[in-house]
Amino acid sequence: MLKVNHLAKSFKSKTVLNNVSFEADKGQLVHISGANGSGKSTLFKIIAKVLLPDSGDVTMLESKTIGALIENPGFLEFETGLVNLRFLAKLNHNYDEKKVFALMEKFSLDPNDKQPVSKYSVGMRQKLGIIQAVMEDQSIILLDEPTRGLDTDSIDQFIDLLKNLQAENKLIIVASHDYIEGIKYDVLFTLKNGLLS
Ligand SMILES: Nc1ncnc2c1ncn2[C@@H]1O[C@H](COP(=O)(O)OP(=O)(O)OP(=O)(O)O)[C@@H](O)[C@H]1O
Repeated sequence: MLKVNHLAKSFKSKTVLNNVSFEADKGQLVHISGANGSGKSTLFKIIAKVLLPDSGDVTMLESKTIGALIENPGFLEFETGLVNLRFLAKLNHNYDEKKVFALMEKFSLDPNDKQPVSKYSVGMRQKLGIIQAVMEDQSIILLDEPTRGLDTDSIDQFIDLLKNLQAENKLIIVASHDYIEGIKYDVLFTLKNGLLS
């Protein structure tokens, strides 16, 4: 479903990805571990097509859509969480209010909360970021450090969400520098010195 072929990327003289290749299929939960600065976000940006590689390419089955949480997601700061999610999904004409309400409630975010996102805590923003990555029924989901800022209850909800997504045959790729207790991955990769092994 997803094929990453010999990706290389440098910023000025700094080589971040050297020759990265892997394949992953629907229904798989994949983990990419790597130290800070090892290139996890860079790899995700190239897969999500917001950054071009210097060489190599990414191929995926046609009709597959990508949802992604990469670094700190940007939101409309003076709008509420619900307005932000509605805005993002409406860009693709893919807004499902019932689904968005259910996801917000799953993560203990009140869809009727009137406070703007600028007042959100780090964890609340992170939860909104996770929701936007999955709310449009995307078939490939990239989650960069998804549990950053989440409390233990929210981590449990996140693990439960991963199980549901896997049951729906999504391909989920999680990148994190540490091991997240309770997640059962199908495939484990490590990104180091520009190489994935
Ligand atoms: N746009 C850019 N311009 C210059 N250097 C960049 C750029 N984006 C990333 N880098 C550099 O590339 C390297 C890899 O960064 P990246 O964010 O991909 O790592 P990461 O594994 O996601 O790190 P972290 O775990 O800290 O989020 C870092 O040294 C970073 O400074």
